[in-house]
Amino acid sequence: MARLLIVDDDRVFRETLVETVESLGHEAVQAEDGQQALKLVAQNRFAAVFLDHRMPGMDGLQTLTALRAQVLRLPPVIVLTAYASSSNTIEAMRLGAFDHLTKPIKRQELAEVLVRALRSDTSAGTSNAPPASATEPDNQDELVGPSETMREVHKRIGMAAASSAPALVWGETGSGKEMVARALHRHSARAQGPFVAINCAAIPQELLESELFGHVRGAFTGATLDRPGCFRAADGGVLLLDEIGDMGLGVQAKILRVLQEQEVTPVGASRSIKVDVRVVAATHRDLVQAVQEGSFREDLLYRLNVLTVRLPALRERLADIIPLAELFLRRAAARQDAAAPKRLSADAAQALLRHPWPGNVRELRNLMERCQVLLRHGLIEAKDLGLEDGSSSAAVRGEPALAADWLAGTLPEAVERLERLMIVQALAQSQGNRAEAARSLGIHRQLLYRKVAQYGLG
Ligand SMILES: Nc1ncnc2c1ncn2[C@@H]1O[C@H](COP(=O)(O)OP(=O)(O)OP(=O)(O)O)[C@@H](O)[C@H]1O
Repeated sequence: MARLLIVDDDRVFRETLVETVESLGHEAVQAEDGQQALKLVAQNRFAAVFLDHRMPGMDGLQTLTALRAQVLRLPPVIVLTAYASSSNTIEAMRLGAFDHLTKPIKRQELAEVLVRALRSDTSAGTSNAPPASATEPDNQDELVGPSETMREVHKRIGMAAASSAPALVWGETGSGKEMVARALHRHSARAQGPFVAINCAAIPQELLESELFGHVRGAFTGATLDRPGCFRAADGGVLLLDEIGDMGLGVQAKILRVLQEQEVTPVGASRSIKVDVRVVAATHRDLVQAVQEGSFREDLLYRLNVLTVRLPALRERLADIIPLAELFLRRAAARQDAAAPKRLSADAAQALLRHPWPGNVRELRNLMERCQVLLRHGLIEAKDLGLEDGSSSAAVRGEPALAADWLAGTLPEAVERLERLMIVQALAQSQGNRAEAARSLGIHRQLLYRKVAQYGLG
């Protein structure tokens, strides 16, 4: 039998929880607010604490911070909330919560978390509370996703945010890796420092080194000025090395050195410069396989693999699809100045749930934006999406309806229309794989990246 503390301002919920805990053979002590919890924890030893997130006065996270400051060996704290968001989950985990659960809590769920908490030897870490993060994220940055898998991602971000070790975010194209890296930055002690992102696949390898480490004037033809490079631009903050799996072996060796020594040598310089950067690497490639194939350094993988966040593909988190679709419709409507967001009919929602989303959240965002802007009616039907047979309506594909529309305007405008359409189709055929799309279009991948950005398809 273990002695547990239950902190919640809602008497009915508290007493129900006490009953369940007692029926599982444990003893429960109650507190109705954070202050009372602090007193009880100072005077008693508890095996675990259940802490409500939303309470008047000191809320759950403030209570958790105060508990950590007050108690040297804090028992596992399980934060409970009726309103889970990515930011409150990440914050709770960052502050050292053992777990973060959503109300109502089933008996089975409670029994499981208790077994894990009582078995854990963490005593919730040390008395050194990590510094509070600078700001609450604004809505644009909110990692939306009520699915259980996404909630696990929020928890991992929270745990990884408390450290300064390199982190590796793995997920398919468009699944939200950059958003995760931004969340790691925003919720960390480096939130006040810069966040710099570089896409290693979009830059020719011969230029990548100077982009990353900078160069001195005269280092090579065209280097007319000193350039600091991304590592120095990210000093005191976070550097996202996106698509690190596409980085050449030569640059990989140099990245490894920076991670080991925390210093960079600009191209053409004789001396190195100290930097304080947390590196977050992201990739859609299987780096273990890349190591086996000899295209990725094993020692770099070990170095980056300290904290890994695996971001599941959108088709693996069905519960996120409709909330994300509605979010993107609302955002697109807000950009249209007060236009009402379009609504999804039941069959459109079904079609969204059935689609495999090879381009993940980005593909969903693009489709919803096009629906919001291009459809003339307020209710989106499945046929407007054209996901089942790949034949979305011309309006949603962004194609002019009539030949006259294709030929309208100047020659450069008409060429742009055609170029955009060919890129959209190549990306759809390659299921979002840009290297393959570039090949089928007969252009360099870097040019495709530029065009994708130019036409807002990224
Ligand atoms: N959970 C989420 N909540 C809200 N928006 C999201 C979420 N995940 C992704 N997005 C949106 O989807 C788009 C793609 O996300 P992001 O750029 O982070 O993906 P990525 O995995 O880094 O892509 P790439 O593989 O091309 O580098 C962005 O517009 C981002 O705002």
